Amino acid sequence: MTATNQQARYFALLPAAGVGARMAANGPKQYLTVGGKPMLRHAVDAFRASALVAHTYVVVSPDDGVIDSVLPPELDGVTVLRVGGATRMDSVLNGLRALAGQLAEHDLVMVHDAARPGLTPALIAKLIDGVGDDPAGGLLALPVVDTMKRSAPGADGVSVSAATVPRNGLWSAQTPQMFSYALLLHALGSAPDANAITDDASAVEMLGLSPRLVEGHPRNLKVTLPADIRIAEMYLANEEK
Ligand SMILES: Nc1ccn([C@@H]2O[C@H](COP(=O)(O)OP(=O)(O)OP(=O)(O)O)[C@@H](O)[C@H]2O)c(=O)n1
Ligand SMILES: C[C@](O)(CO)[C@H](O)COP(=O)(O)O
Repeated sequence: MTATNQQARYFALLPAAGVGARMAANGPKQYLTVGGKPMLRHAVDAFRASALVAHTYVVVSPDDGVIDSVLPPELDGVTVLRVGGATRMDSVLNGLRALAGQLAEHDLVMVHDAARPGLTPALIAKLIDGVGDDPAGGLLALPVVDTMKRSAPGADGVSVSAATVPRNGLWSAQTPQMFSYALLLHALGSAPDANAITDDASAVEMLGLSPRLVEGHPRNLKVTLPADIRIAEMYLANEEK
């Protein structure tokens, strides 16, 4: 279906071209078996199960030799884009650019970490409902519940608390982060410093927009460190509606 001025459609874009250095596994963490299947398959299947999502795109490294066994070419509702880049932002931007002419400017793109296997169709629907037609877009996030400390180097190389950061108003960003195709392409394409862009919303904020914060769920954690796998599997064993 070509890009026309039809009603906005919803698409998923999953950056899955990382190496998982902090996981220190013997391969990229998105392919580790979590909850009985490769990690990235959980989020892909959540988008495929959502009646609101038109299609899912997964961005992997050009030399990825695993994806075809995890997402076989005949799997419906999903397309693999072999355009992963050096950073998460590069992978997302390359994926968006690869979709030129297939998505309309007003189509909504939900960027979701392949490393967040706990996503559910209900959370997808909650984000879509929470953002509505806000042109600034929005993201799933959780209000911070712990006290935040800003560290400083102490004696003997230890970290010490230099200050307590006021907790009120602090949220921990999750994904999906949802924006119109045109806005996200422009925001990431014009970001002044790729290293300052650790999530998609920060690029949109640099344009002066304020994306909506929609409360997510702890099950939607990003699997980053080895200890995160058991936590993710606990949630995956208990599908929340
Ligand atoms: N060059 C990159 C880096 C990351 N990602 C993706 O962005 C998501 C979030 O990134 P992160 O959790 O940091 O994954 P890694 O970069 O693989 O982990 P690490 O930083 O520990 O290497 C992951 O799904 C990862 O695959 C990507 O598509 N391209
Ligand atoms: C996008 C993100 O998951 C929001 O919290 C986070 O910024 C990704 O960071 P990472 O270092 O690329 O895992």
